[in-house]
Amino acid sequence: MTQISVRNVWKEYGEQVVLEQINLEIAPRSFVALVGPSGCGKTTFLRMLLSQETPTKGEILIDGIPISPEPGPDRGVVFQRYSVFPHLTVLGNVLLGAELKGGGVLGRLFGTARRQAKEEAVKLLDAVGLSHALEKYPAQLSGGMQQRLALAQALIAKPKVLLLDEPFGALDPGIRGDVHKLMRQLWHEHPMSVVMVTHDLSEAFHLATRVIAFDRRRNLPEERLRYGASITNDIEVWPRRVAGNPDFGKEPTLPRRDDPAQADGHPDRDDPADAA
Ligand SMILES: Nc1ncnc2c1ncn2[C@@H]1O[C@H](COP(=O)(O)OP(=O)(O)OP(=O)(O)O)[C@@H](O)[C@H]1O
Repeated sequence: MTQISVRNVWKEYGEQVVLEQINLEIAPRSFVALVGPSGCGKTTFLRMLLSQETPTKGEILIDGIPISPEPGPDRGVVFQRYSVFPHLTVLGNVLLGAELKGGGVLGRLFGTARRQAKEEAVKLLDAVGLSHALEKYPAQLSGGMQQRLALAQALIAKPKVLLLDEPFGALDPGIRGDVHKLMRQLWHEHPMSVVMVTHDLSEAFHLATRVIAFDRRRNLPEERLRYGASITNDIEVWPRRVAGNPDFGKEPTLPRRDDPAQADGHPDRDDPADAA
């Protein structure tokens, strides 16, 4: 079964071929990590999945339907930085995520719909460990807390596909372990697929069900404009990870180190994968 189909996709900017002949079938509830050298087109590929860029050739389908030419609520996104709005509170940011999904005039929600969205936002913020920071502004949060907020903001729209562009790349290693754990939990609990760009191979294998490498098969200086990157490796991670594992999340929750209000400095000991 396929959720995302990428069919013979090429991307060129003027004379430069960035990606060529990309063919990919992604099953529902996958967690795909995209890796590859700098400049090989990983972000460009993600931006095409988001409809921020259009393929020069080929097509991309979700659930058998060509993706809409505009970014839609079926696809959420979190970037390395600046995914949240600095002038809105934590709660305001997540509510905006609900409003952007589309309710009423100019996306504003009113009455019962707003009350429900607020309840949902509070629940989601609790799930990502920010329930005590609802009225704070992003500048008052640590980097890890901001990324957890960005995840909550993306998830409130219930995307079918969550796109992540180096979401944890700017975090300190210890905090990154905490956020990895949260990310796995969110993937298990929310009925979505995840496509994540990362520079970090160990992060890719730590989180994903499948690791896909992009690279240029022809990379002589005189070939760099005319030949783009394509898929050079496609690895199913073993042991197989299956989304929705009912046992996941039953382990005790430890304080999060990126949150000054909760930190106690102890490393995560409840998840052997995080010790790696
Ligand atoms: N809007 C654009 N106009 C022209 N060229 C672009 C544009 N966006 C990206 N490129 C070019 O496409 C190539 C791939 O860029 P991209 O950012 O997708 O690579 P990447 O693999 O994500 O790199 P990194 O790992 O360093 O983030 C680069 O040569 C870049 O200069």
